[in-house]
Amino acid sequence: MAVNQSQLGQMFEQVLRLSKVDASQSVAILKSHYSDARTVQAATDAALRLGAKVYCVELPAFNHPTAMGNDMTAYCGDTALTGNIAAQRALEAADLIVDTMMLLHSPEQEQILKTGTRILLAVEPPEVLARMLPNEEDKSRVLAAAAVLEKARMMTVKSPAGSDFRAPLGQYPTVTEYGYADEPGRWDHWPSGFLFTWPNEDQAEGVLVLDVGDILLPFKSYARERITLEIEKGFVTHIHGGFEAEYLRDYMRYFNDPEVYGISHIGWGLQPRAQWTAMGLHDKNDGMCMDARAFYGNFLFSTGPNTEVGGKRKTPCHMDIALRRCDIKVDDLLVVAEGEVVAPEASRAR
Ligand SMILES: O=c1ccc(O)c[nH]1
Ligand SMILES: [Fe+2]
Repeated sequence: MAVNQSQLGQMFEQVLRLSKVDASQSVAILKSHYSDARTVQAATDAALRLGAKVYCVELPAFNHPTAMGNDMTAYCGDTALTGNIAAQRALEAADLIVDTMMLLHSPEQEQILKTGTRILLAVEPPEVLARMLPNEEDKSRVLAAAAVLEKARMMTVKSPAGSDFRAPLGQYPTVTEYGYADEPGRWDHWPSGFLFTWPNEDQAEGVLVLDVGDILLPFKSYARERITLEIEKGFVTHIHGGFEAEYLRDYMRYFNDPEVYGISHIGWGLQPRAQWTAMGLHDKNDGMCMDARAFYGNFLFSTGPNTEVGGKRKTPCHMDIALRRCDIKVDDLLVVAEGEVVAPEASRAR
């Protein structure tokens, strides 16, 4: 379905209002040639209607010669902003940046946030934005789960397919995504609705089995056969299976960087308006498929960079992998049981 420009503008007005945009604020619209012009226009109009001082920062697109595909999460770390100090200063001057070109997983994003500037990423198609328009209930549910995760010292994941994974926690913070950037220095992503942290360096271990139907990003594929990952001392050491395991092995080996095998963010989905099925209805170039990252009750784990929390792994290869039907325990609390959110009660949506 198509979203008309007026509706997209009204949605941006709701999300920017939730992001505390008003006449006291300056809003920078960050864009490149590949930004969705409808999104740029809607964000600009909405910020103006809210009385903010609005300006645009347009950056020439950045392409690394080894990057493959158009998914903006496929090559992380270096961006169009890398090394462009003048543009970074212009962005740091804003109270809020609406990012329509994707700075995520870049050191520059962290530097900008440290100045107190807020960032809202919005690169999904308008139809996806509309289906997961954020609200304050999303925030309270995600924060309820975060209150448990930020105190935890261990995350364990088991599944009928054979996953048996343990991640000692505490070295890194918990990150929440609820769809709007309402606190100084906060980054958020519309659409979202999930939370995560990172395992203590070199301590995650066990086995993660991708079962049929589990999702691999940025491939934007549903696994059609099982893929087994062995994890030792925080790194994937073996990838077993058939063709799809071979494809994953080949893709990761291509980057010729041992750090691509490091376990990155781990967490679970809390967005009931995100659907496991949605990816099958979109082209691979339709955004980054936040449905897969946010669908209610998933176990989302990832590999590669951990710079956004001060980690030392700045590697370009970032896999986001969403598993269904897992049991996720945070210390002794079962938060997800076979893919259904069971605790804390305040995080449940149904
Ligand atoms: O919203 C996002 C998107 C991608 C990612 O890796 C994390 N969070
Ligand atoms: Fe990720």
